[in-house]
Amino acid sequence: MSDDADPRSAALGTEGLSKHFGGIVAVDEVDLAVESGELRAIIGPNGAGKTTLFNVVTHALAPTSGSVYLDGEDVTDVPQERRPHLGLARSFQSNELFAELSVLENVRVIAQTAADGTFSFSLLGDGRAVRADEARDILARVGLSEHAETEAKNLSHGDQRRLGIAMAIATEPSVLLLDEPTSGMGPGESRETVELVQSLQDDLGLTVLMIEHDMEIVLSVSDRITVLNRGSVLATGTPDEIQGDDDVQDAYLGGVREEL
Ligand SMILES: Nc1ncnc2c1ncn2[C@@H]1O[C@H](COP(=O)(O)OP(=O)(O)OP(=O)(O)O)[C@@H](O)[C@H]1O
Repeated sequence: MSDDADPRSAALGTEGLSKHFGGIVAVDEVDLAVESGELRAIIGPNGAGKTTLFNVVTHALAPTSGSVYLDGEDVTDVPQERRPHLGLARSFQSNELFAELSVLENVRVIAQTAADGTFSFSLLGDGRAVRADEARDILARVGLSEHAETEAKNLSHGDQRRLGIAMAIATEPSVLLLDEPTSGMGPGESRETVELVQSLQDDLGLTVLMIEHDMEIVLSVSDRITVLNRGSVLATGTPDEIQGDDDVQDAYLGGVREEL
């Protein structure tokens, strides 16, 4: 089982994408073809290369070899800071939030920075009205309106994750990368976050690539799932296909069941 589509014409494609750390092959010749509007989960055991794959797709790390395509354009060598202008965004991590700024300001600053291409301190102080309505709309979409004036550092863990997604949305992406969006959340908060991701996919037509460990979530929300093992793609398919795949059962799902 593999991607049928051509990476070069997919919403997000990779071809022969590899990342080596000295002798460690963290990502090994990965081909992906994520179609427009698809929600694709990336799963695999610890150390399978999921985070490194994200890092080379966003160019947080330069790949050792291979190519990355966005809507048919080869963006392999486009630096990370230019990726938002191509329509690729990754949710901001808690340590990337402006801790002392309000939730609204965090989103507003990113929206304006994405529109202008550069960050300016004039956005604070007198520039506060700039893009405030847009930021409020985004906060309503992610369910953070009531915390608009709260400093980011005072948000709960789950709300900080939500703010990280809101900031990614503020760059108006067509492809959104989410790295374990429900990690550290209880069942109720996880469910809300999954519903948020689905609504972003449906309402904004986003293509979503999501690393997620919770198999119940993965099987219920994904259009397709790619299983990584030791840096390589073991299988790609629908949730039903992946559950029925013997290689996946042996390498991954079986292991998970034994652990439980
Ligand atoms: N900066 C680095 N330097 C050296 N080795 C690294 C580096 N980053 C990752 N690795 C190695 O690359 C391999 C893949 O790691 P990666 O973190 O991408 O896996 P993962 O699937 O995201 O794991 P997890 O589910 O535990 O987060 C591992 O063997 C890891 O030790």
